[in-house]
Amino acid sequence: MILRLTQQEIEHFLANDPGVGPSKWKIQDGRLHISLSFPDFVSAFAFMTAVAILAEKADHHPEWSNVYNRVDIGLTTHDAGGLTSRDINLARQIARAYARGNTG
Ligand SMILES: C[C@H](O)[C@H](O)[C@H]1CNC2=NC(N)=NC(=O)C2=N1
Repeated sequence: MILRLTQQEIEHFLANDPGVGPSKWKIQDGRLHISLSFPDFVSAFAFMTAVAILAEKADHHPEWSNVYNRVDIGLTTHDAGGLTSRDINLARQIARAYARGNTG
């Protein structure tokens, strides 16, 4: 059983993480949350496809939604009932996938 992060660990992540492109992670409804914008639907969906592959490899899956060029992502660990290092690891992988999509 994976342990939940402490409040201090969550605050440390929020204060130090560079975020995803111009967007920052926030806490919303107990989840790590971020809203991302893309030039169009195709690039938003390409990003989601890349993240889906990473999430499946990590066996850790986002709660997310897409409307045209926007992707909203919530991260939490269902098995732990809160935030864990798995969420932080996936948040960092999401930032790298976003950077790859935007730099070629
Ligand atoms: C059996 C499987 O390993 C678990 O159900 C995984 C799948 N993906 C998951 N994703 C998330 N976000 N939280 C989990 O606790 C979780 N558990």
